[in-house]
Amino acid sequence: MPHVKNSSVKRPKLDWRFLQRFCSILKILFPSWSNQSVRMFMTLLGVALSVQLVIYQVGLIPSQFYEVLSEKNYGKFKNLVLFAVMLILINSTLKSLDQYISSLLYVSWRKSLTEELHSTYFKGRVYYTLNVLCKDIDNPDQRISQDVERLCKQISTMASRLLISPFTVTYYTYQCFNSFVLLFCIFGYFVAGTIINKILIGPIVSMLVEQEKLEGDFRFKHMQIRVNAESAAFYRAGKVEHMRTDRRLQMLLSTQRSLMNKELWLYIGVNTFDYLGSILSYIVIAIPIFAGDYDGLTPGELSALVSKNAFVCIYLINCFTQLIDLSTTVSDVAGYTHRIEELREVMADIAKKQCDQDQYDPLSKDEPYSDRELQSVPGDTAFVLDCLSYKSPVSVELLVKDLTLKISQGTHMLVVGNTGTGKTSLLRVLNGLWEPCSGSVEMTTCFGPRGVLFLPQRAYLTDGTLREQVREEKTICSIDDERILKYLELVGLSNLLTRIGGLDTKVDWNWDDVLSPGEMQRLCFARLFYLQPKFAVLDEATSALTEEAEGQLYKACKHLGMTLISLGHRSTLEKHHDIMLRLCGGGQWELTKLKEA
Ligand SMILES: Nc1ncnc2c1ncn2[C@@H]1O[C@H](COP(=O)(O)OP(=O)(O)OP(=O)(O)O)[C@@H](O)[C@H]1O
Repeated sequence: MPHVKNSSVKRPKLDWRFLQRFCSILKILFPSWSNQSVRMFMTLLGVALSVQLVIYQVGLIPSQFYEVLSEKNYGKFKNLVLFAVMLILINSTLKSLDQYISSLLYVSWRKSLTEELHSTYFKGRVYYTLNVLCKDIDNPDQRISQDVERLCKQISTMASRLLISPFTVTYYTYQCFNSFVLLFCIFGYFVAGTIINKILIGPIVSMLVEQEKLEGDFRFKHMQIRVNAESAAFYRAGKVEHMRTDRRLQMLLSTQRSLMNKELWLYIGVNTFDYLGSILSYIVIAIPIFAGDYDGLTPGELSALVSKNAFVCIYLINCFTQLIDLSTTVSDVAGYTHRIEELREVMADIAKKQCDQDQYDPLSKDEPYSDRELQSVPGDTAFVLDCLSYKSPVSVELLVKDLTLKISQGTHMLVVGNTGTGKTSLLRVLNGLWEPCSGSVEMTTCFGPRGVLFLPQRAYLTDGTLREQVREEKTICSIDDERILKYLELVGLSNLLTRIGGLDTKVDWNWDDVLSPGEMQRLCFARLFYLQPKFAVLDEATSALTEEAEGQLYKACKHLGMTLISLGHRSTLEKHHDIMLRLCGGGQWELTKLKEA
């Protein structure tokens, strides 16, 4: 979803903040020493070290070939060939194992990180606040799905190289230790490479974050079209949507192009260091030769020695070059780390705020149907409103001012008012989705079957079978089936059951796409009848039905002992209620009796 950019937000960079954020992601990837990821990581370390040992042996083979060939020793030559083939086989097996473990780590990390994000995202009403009210963060869905996937992929690809580098650098440094000049050259080369690449990565990180935001916006546009395909088709909106979607694509592509321009300099840096590295290795080998250190050796011995030294120097330079090569991966990792940690930080803030709120008002907790709630159902009141004032999040004008009211069992209440006067907003405040500006609202019963249940304006259907639309748990029992079938019949949806072929038939469609608005509303009533709360809050829940059907459903609700709090524009609703709350706009309201008690 496109969001307003907060100018006070720090631009993401490769800095101390990144390190802190990366460390907190590492804590999720490796939660404890006994964790599976740690075991896999250690195995990867073992495999990567073994690969290095084998590579060292393979690296020494050319110098041995020089020796046996200059001696013309056929027996030794044959053994050396066999040894070389065996090493190559071991090497290829170990390298494949290395790739395989890296892939397994990627899956395991993705699971841990996504589940961690889900645990806060779905906690209480965090997902609502984040998607509807919070303007600090763009595209949370994309951060959870795509950014996490890419971050884990990038970390897993660089894991083994990064993991092994301290060992290889130490070992090959030790091997090169006989020449101080040589070591100085090699380390100087690495330090210079790191500094230059750090400077080149700087602007890339923030641009990558921006690119991912635009990527999310582009995907959101397509999702919007997918969800509203029918409405758009009725308006013949293809042309205008085409233009708008292309506009988002252009914005994304132009940012991608700028990112690539910046990456070009990084690639130039990385490639220059790659090739400089290979020349540096010859320079480094040439120093002792020109200094006359090897003057006393025969040509055969000299070639063997040069070959051995060359391999050690080249390999040390190669270790450093590989680390510098990781610059492009590091810039990606930094970008994704910032995006994911930003999301975690904002979600943690929202969750903490909601948790404090819920402590103050425990019954507003978003844990439907728990035992605690089923036992702790108090008297016959659902809500107590005391001098309640509220407004919409983006406005300063109060929708309702000083509303004092008690919603009790047996007194059915109708809320009416012009469009935008704050009827649904009242329900948002009652449900704890919005905070009141002043006064208080107390939910004195629980949320769920024995307490209050809300039927929102847009019917809420989830994925899954017909049974799962009516009840949350999947468990099947015959008494349950009878009840579900009875209520489906009561709401007039027996034909839907026949059409689908059973309560548990797996459907591969989206319920919102195939059911008519009336059918969706009826299905929500079937759920309501099944759960049988004491209080049902209905927000234009029968707007897509005939007055006759509306009457039948209201009668059924009352028959099942529910107290109704309804919102609606239809005058036919009045006869089903005892009192009427009219919201008049500008904070004004009036409460009237519809029936004498
Ligand atoms: N998420 C939101 N962010 C900002 N403003 C909002 C949000 N949701 C609703 N509003 C605004 O709050 C005001 C009251 O909205 P509400 O949905 O309560 O109206 P309503 O009385 O239920 O209208 P209707 O009869 O059309 O359903 C409207 O002006 C609306 O634009």
